[in-house]
Amino acid sequence: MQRADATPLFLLTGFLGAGKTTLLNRILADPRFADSAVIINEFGAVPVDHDLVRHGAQRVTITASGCLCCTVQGDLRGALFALQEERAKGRGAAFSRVIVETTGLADPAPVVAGLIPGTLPAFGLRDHVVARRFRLARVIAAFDLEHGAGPLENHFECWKQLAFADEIVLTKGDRAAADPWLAELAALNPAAGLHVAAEADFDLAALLRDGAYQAASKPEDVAGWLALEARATGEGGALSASHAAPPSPSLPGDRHGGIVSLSLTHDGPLDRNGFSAFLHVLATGQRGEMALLRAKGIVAYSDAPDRPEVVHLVGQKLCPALPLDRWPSADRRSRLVLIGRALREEPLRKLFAVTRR
Ligand SMILES: Nc1nc2c(ncn2[C@@H]2O[C@H](COP(=O)(O)OP(=O)(O)OP(=O)(O)O)[C@@H](O)[C@H]2O)c(=O)[nH]1
Repeated sequence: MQRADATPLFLLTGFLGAGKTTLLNRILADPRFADSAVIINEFGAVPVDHDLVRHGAQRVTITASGCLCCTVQGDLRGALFALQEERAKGRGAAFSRVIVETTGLADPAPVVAGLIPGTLPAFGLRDHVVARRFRLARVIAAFDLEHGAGPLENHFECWKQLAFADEIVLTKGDRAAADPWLAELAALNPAAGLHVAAEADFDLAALLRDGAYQAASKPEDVAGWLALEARATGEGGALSASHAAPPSPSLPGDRHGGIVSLSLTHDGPLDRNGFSAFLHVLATGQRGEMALLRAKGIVAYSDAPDRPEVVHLVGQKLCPALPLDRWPSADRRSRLVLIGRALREEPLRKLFAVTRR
């Protein structure tokens, strides 16, 4: 039985590069939401997302463990339990809400199912404590106005993320108009609130209103997807638990259609021109089966080894690099995570090697 004072949990989802971390940083920079604990789902052999979140009194990172939707029984409940344990012992900063950022490929169904009481069973004391102490309040989905058409046409996860949402935040309104999308998103999920992040009246408080997630108000498919998760778990976890602990940074093919991640690292700085050429090849050199969906990383160049830059590729579009005035953590490796289909590891590693100095 859930406690009346259960801590509200906000699930922040949205397709690869849609602007989840940017939105999260905006939330955490707002003093009204400083008392937030954050769980970031990261996959890939090297941590990157962790260093891209720049504020927050408290933070928990799930690293290198695969996508949240594939490991929800373990990782999310485990992370929430750890938060609760720390709180019970009076350790760490106090928090009155939890924000969970999923990967861009996360299927929201198992994640939501794992957080709604009575949908997936508790598998022990840990799950029981989590179910009593945390309450799924709202699902917030970021939708990229600039690149939205591709994900919507090609990736079912994108549809599902939007269908489960209570609030849809239309991002990159400074680069593309929202109007052409409003009717389509309203048809997809009529009950969701639509917010354009670039507009002056956009208020984060509207996203983070307390509440209790109501699957019944969502498009009819949502109930079916949740029922499927419950059935699969009851039948031995065929969907959720079959790849509960992915042994490699590759995402499980059955949920993610063969999309994999590839991590590239170098202990020292890179050659600026060489790396720029490498990014150009990534953005333009998609051949045959290979399709790069996302790249992100932190790299330093030999002409400024102490001032790294954050680099992003969304689809085939290179975003402006964000210079940092120092390394965000003790990890000073130049590192890049690539996410895509049929990534050709050996040629990519060889090409990356050319960027080293
Ligand atoms: N121009 C513009 N760029 C944005 C906006 N929101 C995000 N971006 C850029 O889009 C890129 C991806 O943004 P992120 O916030 O990292 O996206 P994400 O959804 O967390 O990406 P994943 O790592 O795939 O989960 C970055 O270069 C951001 O600076 C926006 O509103 N306007």
